[in-house]
Amino acid sequence: MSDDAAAGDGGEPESETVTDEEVLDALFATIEDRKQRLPEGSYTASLFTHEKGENAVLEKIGEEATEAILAAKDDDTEELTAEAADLVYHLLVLFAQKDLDVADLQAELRDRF
Ligand SMILES: N=c1c2ncn([C@@H]3O[C@H](COP(=O)(O)OP(=O)(O)OP(=O)(O)O)[C@@H](O)[C@H]3O)c2ncn1[C@@H]1O[C@H](COP(=O)(O)O)[C@@H](O)[C@H]1O
Repeated sequence: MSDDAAAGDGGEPESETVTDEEVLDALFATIEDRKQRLPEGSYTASLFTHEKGENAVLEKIGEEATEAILAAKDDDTEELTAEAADLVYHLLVLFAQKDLDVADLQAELRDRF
């Protein structure tokens, strides 16, 4: 978590108070904050302003998915977990770009139960 996020100055939750159960919502709130404020030095903000447009995040999703597959093939569970986290983060940035919400994903998954 960056200093910006840890300071909680953009209205997003503070990292030390976020539980495992809350982390997806907290991460998405941080992504929405970066989308609105576009703070300098924010990687997330750079994805919203990238010269490649939405291709920047789409390319990252492809890369992270490939890296997760390669980690799985190597039976490297630590690397697989890290790459899966990168993938989920970039998917949530894409959701924010498309004006979707993490609640849309949760509802879709719940409907399949
Ligand atoms: N969860 C993430 C997260 N996961 C991955 N990444 C970034 O995604 C990029 C992944 O790129 P790669 O794996 O290809 O690694 P790399 O070597 O940096 O590659 P390049 O970016 O140079 O292509 C890295 O720059 C990571 O820092 C993330 N960046 C931010 N977050 C969350 O977003 C919050 C806000 O971050 P900022 O927007 O930077 O303030 C953070 O506090 C985190 O909670």
